[in-house]
Amino acid sequence: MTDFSEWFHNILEEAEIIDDRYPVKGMNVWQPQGFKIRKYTLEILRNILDKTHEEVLFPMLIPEDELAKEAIHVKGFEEEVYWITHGGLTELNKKLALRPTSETAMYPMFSLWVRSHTDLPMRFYQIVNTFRYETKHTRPLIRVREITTFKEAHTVHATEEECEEEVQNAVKIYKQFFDMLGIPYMISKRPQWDKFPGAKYTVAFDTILPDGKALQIGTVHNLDQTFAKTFDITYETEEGDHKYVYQTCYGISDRVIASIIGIHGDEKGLCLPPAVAPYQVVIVPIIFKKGAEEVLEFCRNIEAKLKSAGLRVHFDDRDIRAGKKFYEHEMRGVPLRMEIGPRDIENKNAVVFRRDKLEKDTISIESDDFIDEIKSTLSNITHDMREKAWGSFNKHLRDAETVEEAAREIEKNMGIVTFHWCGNEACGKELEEKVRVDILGVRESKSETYKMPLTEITKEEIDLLQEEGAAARECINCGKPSTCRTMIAKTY
Ligand SMILES: Nc1ncnc2c1ncn2[C@@H]1O[C@H](COS(=O)(=O)NC(=O)[C@@H](N)CS)[C@@H](O)[C@H]1O
Ligand SMILES: [Mg+2]
Ligand SMILES: [Zn+2]
Repeated sequence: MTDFSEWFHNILEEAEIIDDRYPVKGMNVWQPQGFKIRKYTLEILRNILDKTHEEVLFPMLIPEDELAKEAIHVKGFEEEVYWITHGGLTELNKKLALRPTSETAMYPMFSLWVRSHTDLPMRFYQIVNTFRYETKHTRPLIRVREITTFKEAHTVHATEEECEEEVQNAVKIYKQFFDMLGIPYMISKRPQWDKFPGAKYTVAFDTILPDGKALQIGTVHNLDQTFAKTFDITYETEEGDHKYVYQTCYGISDRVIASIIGIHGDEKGLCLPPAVAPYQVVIVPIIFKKGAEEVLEFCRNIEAKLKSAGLRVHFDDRDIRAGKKFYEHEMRGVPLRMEIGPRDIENKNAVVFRRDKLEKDTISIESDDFIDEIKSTLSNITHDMREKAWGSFNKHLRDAETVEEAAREIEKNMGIVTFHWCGNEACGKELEEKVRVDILGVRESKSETYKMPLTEITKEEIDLLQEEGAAARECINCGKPSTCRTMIAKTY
């Protein structure tokens, strides 16, 4: 783990997650193991979103004139858009863009769909591939040119208040999603110069990878009425007049999988949260010449019981050394391993190995109670992995009282440094220059700093308010009164 980037690339290959030998830069192949982790991750996301959203699917190609309608938006993406110019040998009379994100694909249709206030609110999402001609150094899952797992939600509201409320609902959805994956995060409002093109403001989730660099893993944008005016999305009020709608959109990508791999992984390889593990339990028989058949038979029985209890179980009966199986399943991050040999059958026990703590324990398999024991061990693993990840995350967070201290902290330990700032763009840009890192944003949440995330989120928790008492402090760069606490970090 000393060289995280090398570790990350190696494990993607060794655990057969992604094959990055595909002959287009920034575009990679999901291999079966990786595809399963992605599938289970998306299952969790859909279960949350489907409570309040409708899943849809829009065309990938966007006519040039639609993309160009929203000037700030298209300006923000003009260097990243891939273009289609031909259909076979025929030159198209209108260039088509490969969607970099789908506002300009969806909103001309929303203009047709939204008629009356009774149609609102609308909440849609789609999980598609999007294309961005990233010019910075591409990296599998982290910075790709085909974003294969792009979940984009787009919501439509009658009032500004409801739109603000939706931003907080989206923050809550992302907190629940990342909490279930044990991924720690910092929530902040991006500075105006780093918000989504066309948005009024952007709230971002950043996590920190083992090398101390921050990774933006999700964003929520309040689009206000900008796109409504550009695409003429209006609704008839009860009184019969017409008003523009208010909108939000919020997205996450393959970076979620990168975070699961990078944050929970260790020297032995992957360490997967049970919720996304292709196999949650692997059974390894300890075979000797004598009684081999009996052991295999017994293991098959255990496998069947765990499977019928709804667990993803794999019985590894290959004729190779147990040690080799141990190495392989630990490298693939299987959360729990059961070892069963002749003596265990006699004593009606099984050895259980937890991948996250690398510890062995013995459980009785005398009665079927062992099934609940396995299930509760898996949920303990989920909890403990999340707690461990938050522990490392908190170590990467530090406060700084001066610019020098901020620069020194970043140089020495990377991570995220928070400090008081005046909020002025020129001062912020000067500060970024001085410490040569990006200003991530203004930490808005009033909640206690990064304590264990509550799965049940209180109102205060998502109540994005300016930090109280900041005005009593001075900006560490220009000395003017501080309006907020902000953060800097070396980012991906
Ligand atoms: N090149 C990329 N590779 C992987 N993930 C990316 C890439 N570019 C952006 N992302 C991820 O995608 C998320 C959403 O992208 S975005 O531009 O911020 N927002 C949107 O596109 C909005 N339409 C929200 S749906 C980002 O927060 C980031 O986590
Ligand atoms: Mg970008
Ligand atoms: Zn300042």
